[in-house]
Amino acid sequence: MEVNNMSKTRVYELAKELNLSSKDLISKLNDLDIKVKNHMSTLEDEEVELIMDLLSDKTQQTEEVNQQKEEEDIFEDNLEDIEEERVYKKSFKKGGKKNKKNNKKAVLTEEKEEDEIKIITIPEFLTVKELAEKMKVNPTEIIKKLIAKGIMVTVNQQIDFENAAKIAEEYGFLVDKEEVKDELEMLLEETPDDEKDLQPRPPIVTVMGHVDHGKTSLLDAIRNTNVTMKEMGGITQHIGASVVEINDKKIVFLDTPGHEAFTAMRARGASITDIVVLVVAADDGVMPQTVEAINHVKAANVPMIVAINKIDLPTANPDRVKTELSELGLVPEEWGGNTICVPVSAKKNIGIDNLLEMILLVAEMEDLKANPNKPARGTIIEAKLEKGKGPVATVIVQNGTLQIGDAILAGTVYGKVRAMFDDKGRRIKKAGPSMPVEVLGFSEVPEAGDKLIVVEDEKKARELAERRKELQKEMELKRKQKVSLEDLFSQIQEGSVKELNIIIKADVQGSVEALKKSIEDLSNEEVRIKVIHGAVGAITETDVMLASASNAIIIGFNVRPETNAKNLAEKEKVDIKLYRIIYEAIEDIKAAMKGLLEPKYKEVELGRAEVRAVFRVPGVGNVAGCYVLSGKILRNSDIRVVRDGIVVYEGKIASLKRFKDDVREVQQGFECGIGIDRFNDIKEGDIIEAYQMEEIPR
Ligand SMILES: Nc1nc2c(ncn2[C@@H]2O[C@H](COP(=O)(O)OP(=O)(O)OP(=O)(O)O)[C@@H](O)[C@H]2O)c(=O)[nH]1
Repeated sequence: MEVNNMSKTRVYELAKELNLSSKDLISKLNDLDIKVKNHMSTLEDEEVELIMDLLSDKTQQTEEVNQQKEEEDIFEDNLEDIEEERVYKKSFKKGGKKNKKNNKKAVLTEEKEEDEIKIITIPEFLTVKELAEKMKVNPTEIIKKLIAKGIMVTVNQQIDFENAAKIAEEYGFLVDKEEVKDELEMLLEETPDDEKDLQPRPPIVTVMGHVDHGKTSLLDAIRNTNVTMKEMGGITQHIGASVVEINDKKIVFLDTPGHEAFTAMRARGASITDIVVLVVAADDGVMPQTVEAINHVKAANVPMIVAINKIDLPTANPDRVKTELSELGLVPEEWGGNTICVPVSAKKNIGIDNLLEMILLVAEMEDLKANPNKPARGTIIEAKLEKGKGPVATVIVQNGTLQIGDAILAGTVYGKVRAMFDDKGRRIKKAGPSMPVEVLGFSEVPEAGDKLIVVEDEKKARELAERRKELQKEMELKRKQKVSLEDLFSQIQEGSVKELNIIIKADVQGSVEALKKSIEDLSNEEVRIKVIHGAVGAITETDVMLASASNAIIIGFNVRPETNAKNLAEKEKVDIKLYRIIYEAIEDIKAAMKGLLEPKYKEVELGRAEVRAVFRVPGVGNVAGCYVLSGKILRNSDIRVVRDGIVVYEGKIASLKRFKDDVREVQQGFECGIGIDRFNDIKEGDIIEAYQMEEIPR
């Protein structure tokens, strides 16, 4: 899902701009099949443009009708004014200093005087005096207003954007934030290529599938086919990606199979895969990780080809695979759908060429192109420190051509290309679009997922790298929170959330289905709720990565996040909500959509202990011999018992002992005996989580 942060136009605003009543505008919009509820509904930029185009078309037509000419002139002028206004707004957004031209027609100037849209652009910080000048008001008035808000300032002191915006809005201004675009950002923004400069480029392919279905074998078979054909006995050097050639056309395969890597890269904004090959073993069929992979691919909106592998086996049943795929909405082409399925055997080398041809076919349909005649841009897919070589990184060139001697910048690391090697370990001087190359010459080891750009010289590269380091520190401080239930309503209101993506993890499939159905049914005109992935089991790092890449909320039902997943969620600012009752999950989402969710309590984890032995104590029941893994366990804390990521019990501690003594708490690194109130089914390997509910001040 794309989260749209652009400014939104409401129906009544547009109606005002177009000199129409909201009702008229709504009916015109409905004619265009643009569904709007009322005058407060927001419109997409494209929709605004569409209606504007339509109205200006109409204007031209009716212009021919003489008796209406005068009227229409005014209308058209009005549109021109609005267009100017938009250009003006845009130019402001771009940081341009173009002044707004005066309204041409006096008649309109007068008419519009009253409700003219006043726009003001405010930087992150400015002094009261500067704000006053921008609005052409007396600074003391502003100071009074600020004091009323509890902000004591003098005329030469700075206030921040938020406060300045509030004041400006009180004066009836529409506020735009001044975008400070520095050199770095401008460099990062790729100038679009001219169609005539574009040339076809090879597709970049990732192989995914369930464990043991043959991803690695397939990649090996693909590489070997090519090696035997082209350079007998050639040994492929591992650089993270390999290039194969068929019918004189190249295909690039990323060597790390699996959707974890795929989604981790995507969460970092590095979507390099053009096509996914989904491997499904013909003897085993669609398995949980197959489904997971499919959901990851769907969320990324990347075309997919299914390789039905192991067809050499007597137990192979390709039709069953196709049926199972169809049930997931992936109907094979031969059955009238549009999923390409290719039967292969990685082991017996059957169907590999056919698969490669299909990849080329899909690539052709995708019209993959790049401009080889400009400085390179790419993505780091692997990087390490190598003895004798220093930092070494594999880069996939995505546009332009990378050459020896180029000054490069990747994340906070800079350098100069000293040497390059292709996937077969051959020294090369340049690498064009889609090509993977091993690059030597970085100052430090860059991070996988970092974007690489070529800049004018090494000095500039170093400067920019240093500037980035500073920016990164700042960014970390105010890293953007992803969507969360708590602020869902305000995000909907702002128009920044139109589609709420949800990932469901539950203890049993029945709950996944039930939740999915009830949650999706909550969709309304403002937000569409979409469950992008649902599965049984604990919340894993992969789930969090998917949530981060797709701006989704994770809902856990009777399951817990794995420790790593929890840490990652904190880092990635992914909202995880855990429930024990389906109804509560539904009610929470419902309330969140209406802005009625009041987070009254939040859970604070105290500690986690692992059950290492279970003792039967006559008259008492089972007591768990535990080791405190983290934090501490308190005698009076609430606890839950987690088994393989599934919550099996929630309750209280009945007894907490160190050796024979009752204690109030046990710290991390110590052993203890825990008896659980009304729960006897404790097992070795269970995790006891101790927590407290803390009230959140409103
Ligand atoms: N009969 C037969 N066996 C195959 C074929 N492809 C792979 N295998 C076998 O299936 C097993 C798993 O293959 P891998 O290539 O390791 O599968 P993978 O999907 O990469 O597995 P992970 O990396 O563990 O996720 C191995 O024992 C392979 O020899 C095939 O086409 N036919």
